[in-house]
Amino acid sequence: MGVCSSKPSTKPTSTSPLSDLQLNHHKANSTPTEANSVPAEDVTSTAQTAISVNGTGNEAAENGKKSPFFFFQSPSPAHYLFSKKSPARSPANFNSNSTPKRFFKRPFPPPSPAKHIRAVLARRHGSVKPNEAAIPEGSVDEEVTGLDKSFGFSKHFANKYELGEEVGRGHFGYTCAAKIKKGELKGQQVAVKVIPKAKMTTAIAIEDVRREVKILRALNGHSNLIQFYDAYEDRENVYVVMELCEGGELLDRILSRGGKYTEDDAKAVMIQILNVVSFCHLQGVVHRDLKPENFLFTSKEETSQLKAIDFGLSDFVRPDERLNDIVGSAYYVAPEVLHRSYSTEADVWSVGVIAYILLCGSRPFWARTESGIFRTVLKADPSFDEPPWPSLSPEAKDFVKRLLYKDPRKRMTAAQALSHPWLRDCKDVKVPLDILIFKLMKVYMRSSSLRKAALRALSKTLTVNELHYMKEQFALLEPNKNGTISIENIKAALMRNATDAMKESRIPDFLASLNALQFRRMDFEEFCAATLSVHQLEALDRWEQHARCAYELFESGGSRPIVIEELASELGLGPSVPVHAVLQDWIRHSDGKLSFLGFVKLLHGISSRTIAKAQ
Ligand SMILES: Nc1ncnc2c1ncn2[C@@H]1O[C@H](COP(=O)(O)OP(=O)(O)OP(=O)(O)O)[C@@H](O)[C@H]1O
Ligand SMILES: [Ca+2]
Ligand SMILES: [Ca+2]
Repeated sequence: MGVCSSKPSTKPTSTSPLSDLQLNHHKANSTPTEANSVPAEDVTSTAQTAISVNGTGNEAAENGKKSPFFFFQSPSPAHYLFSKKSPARSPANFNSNSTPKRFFKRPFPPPSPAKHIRAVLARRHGSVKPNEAAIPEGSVDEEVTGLDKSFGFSKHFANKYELGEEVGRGHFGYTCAAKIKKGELKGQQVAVKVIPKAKMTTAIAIEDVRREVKILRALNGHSNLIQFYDAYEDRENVYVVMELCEGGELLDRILSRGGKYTEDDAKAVMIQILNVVSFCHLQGVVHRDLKPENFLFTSKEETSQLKAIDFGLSDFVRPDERLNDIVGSAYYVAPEVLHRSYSTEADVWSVGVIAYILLCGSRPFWARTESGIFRTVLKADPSFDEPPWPSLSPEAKDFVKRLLYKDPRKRMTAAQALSHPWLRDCKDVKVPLDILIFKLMKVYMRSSSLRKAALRALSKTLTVNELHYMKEQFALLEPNKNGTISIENIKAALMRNATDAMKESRIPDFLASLNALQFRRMDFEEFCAATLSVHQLEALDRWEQHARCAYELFESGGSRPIVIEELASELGLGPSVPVHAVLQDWIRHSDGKLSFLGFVKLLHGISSRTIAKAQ
């Protein structure tokens, strides 16, 4: 293993243990004296989870859904709350099929609908309990002072649509089927998410709805993203009209399969998820609530297309920006979100959690309480030792591991995931442009010539797999006949993929930071040096080999003695930096040339952390 590799450990972990989930599943029958009974707080939360997967065994049978392992099938996590047919499950009305204090051998613990992190709810509703990371702006008091709940949407919803039956429900709204009343499309079915204004009790909650509609409107047109038609409002509600998906949630399909997907079936799902996630990221939109409940199938067919929904927690993010509000659903939340400094990589983590569940049927990070889940997300490595992992392909494991690296800089991007050996040869894969390329290029353009030389040496050690991704990205920029690209190629490629969202996320401003490329072109060799991610390579087992080999190439390419002051000025260190303390290890004392350590540090570039460490 390389010096800096972050290979996940193989110790048993917090993967949802079967017994825990069985307890979870049967807790309504369990007594507090059971060996693994849970604390009061947890009983509430797990009970909610159990009742959320609504209905009784009989209902599932009535619905004609076959499930060998579960008697719950839910079109909507909280449907039970409102459905007249399905009373909430409680000890009193809990299905009598279940056997108290007995564990069934089930291959798959239900992932169950994920609840939002409590801080999200606090943020929306302004109810802040101690130790919840809520954002206090927009308190309930504002209701008294009067919140502006007008959105500027059309007021004629009732003229155009006839609401039908409810098809799903979430925390913030309910979704109904509806029919277009008149015009060319008369009779066409649509879905309408109804968001009651009464639930918008804070300025943030209102802003979230505004942004949800804005993002849906801006991103419209991707084949794996729910098609948005229009938004309306009246005194009571906001109505978001969109295409109707009749195939149910991905969560329901996972449950009805009893957990595991074959690798091929999982690939088909992952490709569609990654398509839409990479598209959002290129547009500068981070979804922040990716989970199987938020992907719907358009029809009941096995091969039906998958659509991302629910942009209620989504936001625009500039390429250089870090977000800091804790939002999402606990099982799917990335460690850096909990550390309050994140960007689009956080979505990729959630996709990794979904991939893990699809392939093995268990949640990678599981505990009975929210804080317990957070702890495992931050500290534990998911297990790849238990069945079925040993029988899955090494590519599948590597794929999931690389989506679940705790360090977001080491994690694959969604576009890279589509170029991963596990997926790249599938017939429907079309790798999209990766915004990471431009972020890395920007840093490269601002680097010293010494660092550029080091990166060039490292790029010569790239393997076929890594080069595959770079070749695809380079080709997407449409190099000229000489095999070079210019800033114009980059602009044109981005424009080809642009939606209105790019304006909000300031992608055009970001392009200006690449203006050093204005008067020259870049060939593939330099492109590799410019766009390789040192952090990602560092995560590989063979990193040390890469680095050693690159160092040799660097030395043989004419490394020369260098004095500390010169190095400091190359790195752009200001006079306030104690350069001798910071850089002394970077230079080999025998001949004054860059040491291996210095070389590796140079690859990373100088950061305030490097300086702080040396002081
Ligand atoms: N276009 C659609 N077609 C069919 N069903 C839909 C559609 N949009 C939403 N639903 C159903 O309604 C449910 C709730 O929708 P959505 O997730 O957008 O609401 P929410 O209130 O934001 O939920 P959450 O509590 O997850 O934040 C979905 O899980 C799904 O079952
Ligand atoms: Ca949802
Ligand atoms: Ca939502």
